[in-house]
Amino acid sequence: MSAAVVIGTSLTPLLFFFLALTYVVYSLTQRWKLRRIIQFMSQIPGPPALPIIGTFYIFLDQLRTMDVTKFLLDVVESFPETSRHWLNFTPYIVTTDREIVAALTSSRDNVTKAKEYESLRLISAGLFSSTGNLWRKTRRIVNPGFRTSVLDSFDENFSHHVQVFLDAVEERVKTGEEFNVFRMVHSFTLDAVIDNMLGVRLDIQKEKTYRLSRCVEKAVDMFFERSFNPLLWPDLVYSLIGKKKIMLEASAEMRRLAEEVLNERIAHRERQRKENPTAETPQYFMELLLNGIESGEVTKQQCVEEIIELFLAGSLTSAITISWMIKGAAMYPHLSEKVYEEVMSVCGNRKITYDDLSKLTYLDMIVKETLRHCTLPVIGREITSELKVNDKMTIPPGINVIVPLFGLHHDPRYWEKPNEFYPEHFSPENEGKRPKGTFLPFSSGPRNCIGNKYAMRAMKCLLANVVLRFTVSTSEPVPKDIIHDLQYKIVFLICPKHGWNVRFHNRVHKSENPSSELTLATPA
Ligand code: HEM
Repeated sequence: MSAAVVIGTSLTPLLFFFLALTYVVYSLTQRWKLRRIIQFMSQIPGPPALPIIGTFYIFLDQLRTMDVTKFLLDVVESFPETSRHWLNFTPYIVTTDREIVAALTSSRDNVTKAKEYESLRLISAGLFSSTGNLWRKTRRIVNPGFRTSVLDSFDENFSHHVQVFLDAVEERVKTGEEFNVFRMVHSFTLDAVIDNMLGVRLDIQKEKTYRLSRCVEKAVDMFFERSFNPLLWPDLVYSLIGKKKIMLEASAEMRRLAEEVLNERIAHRERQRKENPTAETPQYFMELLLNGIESGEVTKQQCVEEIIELFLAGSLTSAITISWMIKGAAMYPHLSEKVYEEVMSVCGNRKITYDDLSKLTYLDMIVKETLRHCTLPVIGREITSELKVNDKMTIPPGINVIVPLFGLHHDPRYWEKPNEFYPEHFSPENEGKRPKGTFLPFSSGPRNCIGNKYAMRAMKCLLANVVLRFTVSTSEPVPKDIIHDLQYKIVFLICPKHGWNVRFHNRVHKSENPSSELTLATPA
């Protein structure tokens, strides 16, 4: 036996002993530092925690197979209302307790997102993932851009982009093929959000290459894959397996476009000032950010981050919800007929107006029931200052609180038919009976979705127009139980793994034909 082997063999136990000792010392120090948290966590039920992987071994099978469906079902069916978890020495509470959720979402002090959001910063560091004073300042600056008066000024833009969408569907009717409608819908929501919020009409729907849509989806898909898999959290691992490079490539495309749009808007503002120095600046998203740049409150770099985040948060979410609804129209034709009847009774043979949208109450029920199912799976906050829930519970700083919206939205205590598509959940009578805080598709409180009203308008506007012009069918089987019979993935919201395959047909109208221009217009 060589000397090196002898030394190596005798060193191995020594090395092992040294590593074990280091872990014991580290572990004791952490336990001492976290003693208050450990004491608090010990009062909450949860699986036993092992060294290093903590309680995450219960998810290992789902992580290995990336079985999102099973993960979501576990949250709904196997967890108690509030459970505690550890990943090494990072503490988590997973809860759908309405009192905790209300205290958390309404807290003005606890606005820091949970650690899982950190990897989003590889793509962009805007409003969605930012925290502290930067978040407060940006939210204050852009808030006026989401007021009703500003949203009212988007009608002409919506009219244009809805019409382009309807024309594209018409093309598909001619071919008679069944196809995944998502890319077309996503290009619509991208076009609309870029035009309305950034003031640039790109008309990417007409390009048919769907490049931007693919980049946005890829980046967000990878962010969620990483968030749900702690094995991918260490930066070194993420780089070594090549995923970081792919994610950065996807975000580079968005960054390039964001910079182009920003420079174009700055130049446009300068030109306008020369031509008409007294003209008032409109209060939409981009203009508010440009004001921020001029006053020194926002840097150009920050502005780019906000634009990228708008591509992500402002387009994918609505696109996924609309795609679900179009697929729903195919799976439940009797429901889409009710929407059609309603739109006809409110608008008849004329263009749909903003005023009309608020009268489409059955469509509103359909949109909400869709949002109940295809929700953002979880929201999470890191507790940074004590959170008083009630006289018995105060959550200490340092804990990550995760709220599985999917669990809340499928809790049989609040939903008569939790696993079915049942718009009656949102009838005025049922809405009145349900306790507050059980339906949070846009979250709630100071960090709620800033684009919620915009999203509702965009989604209803497109849906009402589609239902008036077309009927939809699918060759895929209709699931009886939505959460057990479908395979899911997560791309911001919960999506079916195999997309939204549908076939469009021109609608045969029962009475008069609506005009071919059934898009949004300002009331006369
Ligand atoms: C169906 C459509 C949408 C859904 C379901 C949705 C859902 C949500 C949810 C649940 C949050 C809170 C996330 C959290 O706390 O972690 C959020 C935040 C946000 N959403 Fe939306 N969203 C939608 C559409 C939009 C649109 C159209 C825009 C922009 C035009 C937008 C922009 C944002 C932004 C910027 C935030 C971060 C707000 C902040 O932290 O201050 N969203 N969204």
